[in-house]
Amino acid sequence: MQTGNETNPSIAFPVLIGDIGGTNARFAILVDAYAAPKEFPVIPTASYKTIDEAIQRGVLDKTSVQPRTAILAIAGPIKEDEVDLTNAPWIVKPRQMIAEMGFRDVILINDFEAQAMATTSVESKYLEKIGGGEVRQAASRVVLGPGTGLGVAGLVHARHTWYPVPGEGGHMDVGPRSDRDFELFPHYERIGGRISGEQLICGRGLMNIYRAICKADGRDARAASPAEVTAAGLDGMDPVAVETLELFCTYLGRLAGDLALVFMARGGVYLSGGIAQIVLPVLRHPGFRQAFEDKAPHGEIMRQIPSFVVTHPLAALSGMAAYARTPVLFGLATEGRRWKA
Ligand SMILES: Nc1ncnc2c1ncn2[C@@H]1O[C@H](COP(=O)(O)OP(=O)(O)OP(=O)(O)O)[C@@H](O)[C@H]1O
Repeated sequence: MQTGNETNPSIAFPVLIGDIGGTNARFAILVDAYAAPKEFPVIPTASYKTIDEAIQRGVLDKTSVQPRTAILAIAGPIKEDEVDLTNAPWIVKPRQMIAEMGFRDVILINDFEAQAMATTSVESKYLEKIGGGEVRQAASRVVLGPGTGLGVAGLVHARHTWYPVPGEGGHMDVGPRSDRDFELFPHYERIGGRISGEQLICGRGLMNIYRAICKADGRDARAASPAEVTAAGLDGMDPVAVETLELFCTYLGRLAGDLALVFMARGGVYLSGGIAQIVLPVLRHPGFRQAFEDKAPHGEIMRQIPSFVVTHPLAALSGMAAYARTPVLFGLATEGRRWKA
């Protein structure tokens, strides 16, 4: 049954935790509250027709541990008993998972709630600081992750509890600021007439910026995929790709700064996901942090807010593991998102 008001958040082990992105799914099993997560190879979502098949073949068939609970972080809103993933062809059916896969308890959360929780649990060696500022403990945080889309969440601290605040912040408008922006913005592909964060700051966004520069400057497009743009930009071989990465990081800094203002994120702004790690050398250039701090009249506040790239390869899983081990530390509302046998 789907549970109503959740009063007992305790979670039965073993727990399967899964981060289901638009392109890749990552899984691990927590045998008990103390053991390190047993991780499984990353599964491209295109390689199995259904998520149940991916879990069965990619995880359960490879272990003798039968998880009693599944906690899955998915991209997109969780409204019904069957949840369509926003950027992938899979449909998550918790009732069917309980009936056919042996789970007693299935909890679905938003993938950026998991990323937000992860900022409290990843070891500091997996956080690379960009620029100045110091983390204020027990202050709000923001996480942004360019991937297939642009995920955003806040993490608010109150009453000794961390409250993840998922939302659609990746769809906020991004406006032009520099002279170069004013040349390029007319060439950016729009959505419903708008240039939102997700039009520029994700895999697809890299291509949008790259093509716009080619159009504005009358150049031929040599790179045909986000991976080609980052490769050609990082090795400096293609000047259009080099500028693309600079602009990508500037726009990311601009939006990250706006979100830091919204949440007054004195606990820090955290960049998660694969693309942030790939473009990390460019994030260290001045563009990202300058755009982040360029928020008159609040430049001084912004200079005090630290920003980090989360370099943990499985950060969302770390956040989910922290939740599974100590759910009371997190004010994660499971009403309508938890199904029990
Ligand atoms: N080397 C690369 N450089 C830049 N972008 C890349 C590279 N490889 C893949 N991408 C792009 O990264 C995106 C996938 O990002 P990621 O691996 O973080 O996936 P995801 O977790 O499935 O995404 P999401 O959680 O946003 O749905 C795709 O748009 C893909 O085109």
